[in-house]
Amino acid sequence: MAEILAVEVVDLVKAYGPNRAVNGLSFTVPAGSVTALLGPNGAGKTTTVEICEGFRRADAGTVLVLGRDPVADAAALRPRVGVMLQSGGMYPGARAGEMLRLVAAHHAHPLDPDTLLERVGLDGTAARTPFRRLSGGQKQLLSLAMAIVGRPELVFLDEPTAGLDVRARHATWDLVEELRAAGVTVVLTTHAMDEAERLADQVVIVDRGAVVAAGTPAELTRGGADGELRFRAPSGLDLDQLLAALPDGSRASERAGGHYIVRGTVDPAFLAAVTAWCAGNGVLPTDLRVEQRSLEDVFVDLTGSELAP
Ligand SMILES: Nc1ncnc2c1ncn2[C@@H]1O[C@H](COP(=O)(O)OP(=O)(O)OP(=O)(O)O)[C@@H](O)[C@H]1O
Repeated sequence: MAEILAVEVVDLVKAYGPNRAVNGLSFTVPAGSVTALLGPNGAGKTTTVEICEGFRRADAGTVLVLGRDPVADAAALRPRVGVMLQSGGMYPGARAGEMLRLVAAHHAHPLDPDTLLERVGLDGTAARTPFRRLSGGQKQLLSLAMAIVGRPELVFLDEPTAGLDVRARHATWDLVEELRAAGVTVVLTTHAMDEAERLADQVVIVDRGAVVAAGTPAELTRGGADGELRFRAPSGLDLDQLLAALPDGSRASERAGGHYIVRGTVDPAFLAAVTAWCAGNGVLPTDLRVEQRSLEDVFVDLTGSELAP
């Protein structure tokens, strides 16, 4: 059976003057999944999401959200799609609780606003605080609550945890996991590797306006000469001889004090070959550790940039 797509973006282009912020970007989001758009600052993530939300028009390419055009079919999509903005869309003088109740009142079967406020830690005083006086983190949590109070089928979350403290971050992650468990499709943007790794079924790495890789976190970190094995042993092992016992493309080095690093496609056979070579040479490796490539390593390889903190 064909996979049902909640979002389909094909060859999307959006330029601001001479700057092609989005430059031929394509990805799909299966219904019911959590997809993370991951990329360095200025990669085009927000622009892409805002086009999907119907807030900006594409210069070229096609975007389908729940099978519809986000601009032409905006009215039909509004009750079905939740949107968490990086900023804006609020009445500065309105209280947090009032804002959420107002949004809930526009939906046919909303979640209970008071319960939701409690879930995101905005009950009590915070609920009675005018929006402009909320802290940055509280504003974000309110914006998240407003995005999901209408029980949408699809939610766009633009950097939902940027600037949040650990507790609020975990509360947000729990909510996203609950949304997924309820069958809601979630598209989020993030710089945070651990967030993408923990939440996303699919990670789309975006750089300079285009997709440079996409897949599950496991698919992205698999493959290639991409792991390392570390151990300690007496100094002066014959590493050329060790490499001769390993697949082509493997590398080995010794750091001060008999710390060895062997890089290659680290699979069970690779580990067995290293330990067999050690056994054959009367070497007992200690502190033997296998380190697989992290999503962060993949990201740095592909984009040449470190992630923003
Ligand atoms: N309204 C605008 N006018 C002009 N340039 C813009 C506008 N909005 C975004 N840009 C530019 O488009 C590029 C992509 O920006 P965008 O906000 O989509 O990136 P991003 O990946 O979301 O970045 P970040 O992670 O920093 O939020 C940047 O170079 C940005 O300066």
